Amino acid sequence: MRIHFTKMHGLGNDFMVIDAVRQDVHITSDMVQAWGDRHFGIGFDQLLIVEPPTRPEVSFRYRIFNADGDEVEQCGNGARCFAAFVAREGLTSSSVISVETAGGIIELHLQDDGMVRVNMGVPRLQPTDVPFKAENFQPLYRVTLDDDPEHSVELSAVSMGNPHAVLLVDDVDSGLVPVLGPLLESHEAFPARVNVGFLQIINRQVGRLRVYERGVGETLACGSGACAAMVAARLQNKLDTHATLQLNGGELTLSWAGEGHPVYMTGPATFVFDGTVDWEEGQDG
Ligand SMILES: N[C@H](CCC[C@H](N)C(=O)O)C(=O)O
Repeated sequence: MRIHFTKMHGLGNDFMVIDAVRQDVHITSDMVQAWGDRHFGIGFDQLLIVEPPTRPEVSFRYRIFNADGDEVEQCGNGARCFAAFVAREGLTSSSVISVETAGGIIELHLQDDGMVRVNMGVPRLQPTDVPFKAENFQPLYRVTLDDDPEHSVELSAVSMGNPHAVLLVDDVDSGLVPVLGPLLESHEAFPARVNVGFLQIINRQVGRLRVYERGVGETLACGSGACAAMVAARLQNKLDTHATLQLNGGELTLSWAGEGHPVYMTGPATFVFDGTVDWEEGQDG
């Protein structure tokens, strides 16, 4: 089977995008892991599959697979690339696109300046919705590491459809990310594992963010992570309603009017190349 794909990225968070509207593609975890390998495959953080809608109120369904092969609920940078992809491919003629993901329905707006503005939906803060093991919602939780009460961190737990832990830190380049990222990503307090964001507040309109992603490791940018960080910072009154988050791959602009309101994220989507890949049924990685 020869499959056509497009390589894209959102601020360096990179994707293999497959049109499963006009191609008959059935993705398996083995395919994702084989193609995601940066030496023996194509290489990506996530694989995005564009499918016909399963509900009348949306134009498409879009599925997201982490490089480790697991299907996940949401991908903000990927959503912007999805929108640019379906527009370039002529799969839509509208500049406003509603799409269904496993984490809920989001709405994308292709702007005249080439940026994509995404309504990422209303963040979910109840621990059971993240999911996170806590009795009830708090803006900040204390989580013990290595079962050592002396070794703990404070974090916020936010779902953007996918789970996020957000830590406010004094310096994102202080070496915490490679140490705490893996520890928290698979911490037993997060039954579905978790994306771990490290946010340094520069001022009330600017933050620096690094994200150690569930199933991938640290990426150059994370859109849903930026939304979760915005929510966590606003819950602690550290950022204003509109803010810019600086990630290693570039900047995203975020807006959140508070609980019960959606988070809006605006940023770029970049095409890199088009390609084809062959896969035989029964082939392993
Ligand atoms: N890079 C994506 C996040 C992917 C989330 C995935 N790592 C998960 O397990 O939820 C973004 O821009 O939102």
